Amino acid sequence: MMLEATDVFVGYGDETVLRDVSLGVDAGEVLTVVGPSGTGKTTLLRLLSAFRPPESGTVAWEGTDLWSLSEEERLAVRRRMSMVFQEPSLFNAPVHRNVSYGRRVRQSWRTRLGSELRGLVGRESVSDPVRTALDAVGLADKADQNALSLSGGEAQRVAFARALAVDPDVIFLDEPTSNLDPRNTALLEEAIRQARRRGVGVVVATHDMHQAERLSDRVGFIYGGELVEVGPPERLFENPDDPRTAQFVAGELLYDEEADDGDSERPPVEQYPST
Ligand SMILES: Nc1ncnc2c1ncn2[C@@H]1O[C@H](COP(=O)(O)OP(=O)(O)OP(=O)(O)O)[C@@H](O)[C@H]1O
Repeated sequence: MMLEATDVFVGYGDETVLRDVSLGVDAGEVLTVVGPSGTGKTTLLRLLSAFRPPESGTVAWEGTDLWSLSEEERLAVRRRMSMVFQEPSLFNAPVHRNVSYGRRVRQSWRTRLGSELRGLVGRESVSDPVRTALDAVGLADKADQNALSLSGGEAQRVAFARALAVDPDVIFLDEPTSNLDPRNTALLEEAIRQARRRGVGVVVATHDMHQAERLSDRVGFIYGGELVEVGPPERLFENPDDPRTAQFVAGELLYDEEADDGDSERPPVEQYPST
C-alpha cells in the first residue's frame, strides 16, 4: 500500500477514539470510510494525513513509518497529500487564486513573491495545472470570478480543484458532499473518479452509503473506533460479514453510542423515525 496505518490506537485525553485499526490506500483507488457520527472517521483521516501521530501502531508511507522521519522529511511526504474539508474555506480573491493557493505555499519565497506581485498588478495568468484542475470540476469559466460569490456547490468544487492542483498522490475528503445538491454531488464524484484514473489515491469519509457504493473500490466500516470490516462495496453492502455492518446498512445505527461506553460487544440499535 502507498499509505498504510497498522494496528493504530488514537485517543483524546482518556478517550480512545480508534482501536487497533489497520487500513491503507493505494495509488489509483478510492477508499471510502463510512460509519455513524462520532465514530472516528475524521480522526482516521487526520491520522492517515500525518496531521497527528497514533498513540501506538504505525502510519507508513511507501513502507516508511512517517513518525520515524524528521519533521522536514514528514513535511515532504505531507506535500504529496491534500485535504478537502466539509467547509470549503475559500478567501476573498478570484477563483484561480484560491485554486493556486496550495501550489503557492509549496513554492520558494522568491517564486511566491513574484507571483504575489503579478497578482497585485493584475498581470497574473492562470497556470496550466490550475486550469486543468478547474476543468476537472467544470468551473474553468469561473476562474476570474470572486470565490466568495460562488454557490455552496461551486465553492466545494473549487476546494476540490485546489486539492487537485498540487498534483497530489493522495487526496482526503471529509464529508465532501454533505451540503450539496445532486448535480454538484455528481460533478464532484466525477472529478474524484477522474483523479483516480490519473492514479491518485482518494480517501473519502462519508455518512452517505449510496455515495460509498457509487464511488468506492473499497469501503471500510468504522464503528466504536473499530474497523469492523473492509471490502468491495458490493460485498460490504449486500453480504456483510459482521452483524453491525448489516445494521448500519439497514439504517439502524445512526449515532455512535458505542464510542461512549466502550462496549464493542453489544451495539445499540437506533431506528429511523417512522415519519
Ligand atoms: N480534538 C478533539 N479533542 C477531543 N475529542 C475529540 C477531538 N476530535 C474528535 N474527538 C472525539 O473523537 C470522537 C470521534 O470524532 P470524529 O470527528 O473522528 O468522528 P466522525 O466519525 O468523523 O464524526 P462525524 O461523522 O460526526 O464527523 C468523537 O467522540 C469526538 O468527540
